[in-house]
Amino acid sequence: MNPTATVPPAVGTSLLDDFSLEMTGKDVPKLEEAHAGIPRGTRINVTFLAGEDPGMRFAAARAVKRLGFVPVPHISARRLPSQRHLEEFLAGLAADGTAENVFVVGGDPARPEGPYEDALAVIRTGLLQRHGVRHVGISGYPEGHPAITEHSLWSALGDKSAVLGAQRIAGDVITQFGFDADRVLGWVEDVRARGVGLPVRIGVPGPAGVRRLMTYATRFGVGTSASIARKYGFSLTNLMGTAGPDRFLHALAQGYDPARHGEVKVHFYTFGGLRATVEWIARFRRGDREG
Ligand SMILES: NC(=O)C1=CN([C@@H]2O[C@H](COP(=O)(O)OP(=O)(O)OC[C@H]3O[C@@H](n4cnc5c(N)ncnc54)[C@H](O)[C@@H]3O)[C@@H](O)[C@H]2O)C=CC1
Ligand SMILES: Nc1nc(=O)c2c([nH]1)NC[C@@H]1CN(c3ccc(C(=O)N[C@@H](CCC(=O)O)C(=O)O)cc3)CN21
Repeated sequence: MNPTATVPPAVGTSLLDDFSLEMTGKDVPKLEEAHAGIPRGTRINVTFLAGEDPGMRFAAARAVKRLGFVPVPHISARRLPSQRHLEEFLAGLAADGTAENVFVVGGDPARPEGPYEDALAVIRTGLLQRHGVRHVGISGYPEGHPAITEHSLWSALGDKSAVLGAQRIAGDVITQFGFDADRVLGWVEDVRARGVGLPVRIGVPGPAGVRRLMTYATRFGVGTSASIARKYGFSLTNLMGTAGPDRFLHALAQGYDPARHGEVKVHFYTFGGLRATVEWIARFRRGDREG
């Protein structure tokens, strides 16, 4: 064996164990195709996209559960027209046995469609526990957010973490996808410095076409400078290519120090490519083991 640093550190053991996935309500047939390749008990988030109705979200969460995984349905505070909608959504999940884990996010609308201004307002209602929620995911933004100040992001994170703690609800932080592993690790250190000890799931895109990655990055205000893109493994001039998070995850593994960063895992945004993501993860882990 060559003991030099040219061999990337194995990501296999800690970082990729217990990875989580994200799908939409429309992805149920894809999950059915891909399920054999996903470890049982994997947490699978069901995104709250505009234009999907509660029925689709319930069905997706049920499918996740039926196939042996842990459904994590999303609740978008600003997209809730009323308290009744929130109650009915939670009651529907509870009736299906899929309410135990949820992810609560503010949501993209510039103005709330109903009574909930942000994720904290939903958490504060107390309705989550009343419907059997025991674990709440909240969002994190290692690269900031185009419409929310750093100050608001940090105080929201601190408040949500404190209120969940007071409610004795477990939680984790799932980050917006990004392309800059060093920036992500620096941000996780800041999270710890601010006294937030929740496990952090680092959001990464599954393998996808460069054009699609760029489109989503632009839409969600994620930075893609040429140098970061190159480090990640895609060229902004080759929009026809495909890029996976190989280099990103190796860089993350290289910089990850449990003593400084606490509990860190990986969350894959599959963007319509559930099966490609699952196959990519299996290949990547095999490659890692075989070194
Ligand atoms: N990370 C993800 O996977 C997803 C993120 N989002 C994003 O979530 C953002 C905020 O959600 P959280 O991080 O849970 O923050 P949050 O709900 O904890 O709110 C933090 C602060 O930002 C403000 N805020 C929330 N949504 C906003 C918006 N759309 N525009 C302007 N200000 C807003 C709130 O009033 C509050 O002061 C949304 O704007 C959206 O971009 C939406 C869906 C998925
Ligand atoms: N600010 C913000 N808002 C979001 O809505 C959001 C984020 N950030 N970060 C990433 C997650 C994941 N998101 C998505 C968005 C699209 C698909 C998706 O599967 N899109 C389909 C097309 C869907 C359609 O037909 O409209 C695709 O095949 O790409 C999945 C996850 C949205 N999410």
